[in-house]
Amino acid sequence: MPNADALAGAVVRMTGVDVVRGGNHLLSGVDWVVEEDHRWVVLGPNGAGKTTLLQLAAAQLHPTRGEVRLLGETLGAVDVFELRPRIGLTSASLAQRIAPSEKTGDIVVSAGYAVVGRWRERYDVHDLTRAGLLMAQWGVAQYAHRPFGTLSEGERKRTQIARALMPDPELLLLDEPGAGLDLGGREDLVARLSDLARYHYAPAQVLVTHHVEEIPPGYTHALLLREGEVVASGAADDVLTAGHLSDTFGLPLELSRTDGRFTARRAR
Ligand SMILES: Nc1ncnc2c1ncn2[C@@H]1O[C@H](COP(=O)(O)OP(=O)(O)OP(=O)(O)O)[C@@H](O)[C@H]1O
Repeated sequence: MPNADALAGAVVRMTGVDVVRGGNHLLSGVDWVVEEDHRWVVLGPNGAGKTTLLQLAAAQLHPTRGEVRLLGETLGAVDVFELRPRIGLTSASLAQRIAPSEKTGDIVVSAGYAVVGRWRERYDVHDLTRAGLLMAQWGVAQYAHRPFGTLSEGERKRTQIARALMPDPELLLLDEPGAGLDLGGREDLVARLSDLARYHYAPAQVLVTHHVEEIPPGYTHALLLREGEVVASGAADDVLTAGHLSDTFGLPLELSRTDGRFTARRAR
């Protein structure tokens, strides 16, 4: 029978969460609810705790204190190996684990089998069709037979997202997908992520970034982190202000918004 969180549509529910490592508070007192139609951006300076927060949401890490509920299950009381296939994650550290010689198409189609790039004797037609569609959607279909290591940074990022979407996850976590992209690559990615954000049947999404320029139009919520603490959290329109961003990054900032896109610079 579905439990209360599943019925209420809460995909992530964190209550009073601390993560402490070696005496350092990586996260302190985090309360956060992501519902299935939410698209969150998590912003903060280097070392703020963004990746730590995403690792909790990916069931890769347990809190030191507090409660983390994912897809209606409580971390610590659920087999994380059952939970993880329901959560899509992309990050630089995951990308580093992909062998450069693996074929791009194999990397995407093998996601449903929780292996990277291993070519099984047979994938069913449904898997191959879905992988082909996702690769077309993310602009990498033409590289299906190319080794991953020969792709540009932008093509690799888009391949990773197609792979993360392959098992039809209920939650998609994107850790700095715009890092290392040139202007064209960033703009292409932001446009595709904006389309995904607006697609009604897409999973709940959480995107970590350092830069307001990378926030895709259509993202509904924002969480600002500084030194492991939440500076502001809630509807994007309320949270993404010059004042909150100045507090988060520790310098006076001006923020402007045009057609749903943000730019920030130091206040004069
Ligand atoms: N195992 C650990 N033991 C002690 N400190 C740690 C550990 N792992 C991470 N940290 C520290 O916790 C802080 C938060 O790290 P985290 O990677 O979550 O930040 P971040 O906001 O993602 O940073 P960045 O933007 O630079 O990627 C950093 O200061 C980091 O050095």
